[in-house]
Amino acid sequence: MKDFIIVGGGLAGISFAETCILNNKSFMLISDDSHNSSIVAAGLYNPVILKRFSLPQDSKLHLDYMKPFYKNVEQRIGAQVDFPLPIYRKFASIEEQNMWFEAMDKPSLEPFLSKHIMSKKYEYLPSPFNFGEVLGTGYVDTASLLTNYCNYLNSIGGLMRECFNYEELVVSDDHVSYKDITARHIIFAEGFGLHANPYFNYLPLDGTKGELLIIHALDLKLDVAVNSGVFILPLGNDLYKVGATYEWYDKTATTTEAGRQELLEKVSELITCDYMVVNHLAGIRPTVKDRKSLIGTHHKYKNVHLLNGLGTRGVMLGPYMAKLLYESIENGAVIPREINLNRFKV
Ligand SMILES: Cc1cc2nc3c(=O)[nH]c(=O)nc-3n(C[C@H](O)[C@H](O)[C@H](O)COP(=O)(O)OP(=O)(O)OC[C@H]3O[C@@H](n4cnc5c(N)ncnc54)[C@H](O)[C@@H]3O)c2cc1C
Repeated sequence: MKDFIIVGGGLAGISFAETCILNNKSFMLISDDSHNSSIVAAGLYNPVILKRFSLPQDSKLHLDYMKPFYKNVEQRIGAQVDFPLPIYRKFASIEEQNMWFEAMDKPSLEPFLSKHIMSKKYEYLPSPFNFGEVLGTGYVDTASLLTNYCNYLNSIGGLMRECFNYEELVVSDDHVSYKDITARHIIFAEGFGLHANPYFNYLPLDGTKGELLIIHALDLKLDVAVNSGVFILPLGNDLYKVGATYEWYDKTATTTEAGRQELLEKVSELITCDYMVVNHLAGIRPTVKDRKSLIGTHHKYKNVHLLNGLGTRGVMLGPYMAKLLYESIENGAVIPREINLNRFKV
């Protein structure tokens, strides 16, 4: 008998798999390619919400836990996935510069906002009011992470590539079974795919579609990520990710002309050199209306659990939410109410 079956191989599912490995627990991860939010993601991690100059609850905790977590993963899969990189906020006005200094006076934000206004000049990204640098930021190359991690799981016999058929799950008092696998517990981590899950589809996972572009801009020569309504993230070889859109009504993961146009307009406001679009991607972020994660145990079945609702911040939240869920299952630790799925009525 295994300790866990994990359904879903995005950031949530592999965070739980890694948590199992760190705790010497056995598991089988089952995933298909029906949802791709983690692969599409820009992978940026930034403790500060720049739009509001605020710090989401426990942001520092999530960041502090995330860094060694991905370091461990890198050693396991033999590839770098965490790329520390400054994020520069482009100031639109003197007022915004002043807001930066006001935000810096908040003790929680102070460690993350540079005290110095960055006056570095980028020829093709003009910024007359200069930049503010966020500290402790970077990006995780999520596509490389997922590919390499799944290859690793394959090599240890921990991965099944298939669409999980909920009708074949049998839940008993002290174990669950699926086809020829039995396990003490099952963790569902299907991202927006949750809607097909009969155990948890009553939960209000709205989903927010996002699109982004990959552009080639030979002359831009940007060595930091820049945030200015949209972000522009250097990937190397003069390639940049630009994004992202937020769309609340369309729940398809396909790219749209409207999304492309919105991004092109924003890029053209930001950079002045020539560029070429080389790719256009879309996915659905698993967001909840109250912007909190959704983790915990089924109200009726004590061995059926959920790890979802990572929203717009899966890179930072995945590892810590996996740890909280694991500790609740194995050690009876209490999951805080604001992220516990039991805050929603069945
Ligand atoms: C355009 C865009 C940009 C983003 N940028 C960032 C960013 O910069 N930083 C950041 O932190 N986050 C970002 N995000 C958000 C991030 O992608 C999500 O928070 C995160 O990927 C969610 O991970 P997940 O594992 O819950 O879901 P998913 O990545 O969707 O993974 C779910 C997995 O479960 C599988 N699955 C579902 N149903 C089944 C089934 N029945 N059987 C088998 N397998 C199943 C799916 O195929 C998939 O592999 C972005 C998202 C988008 C769309």
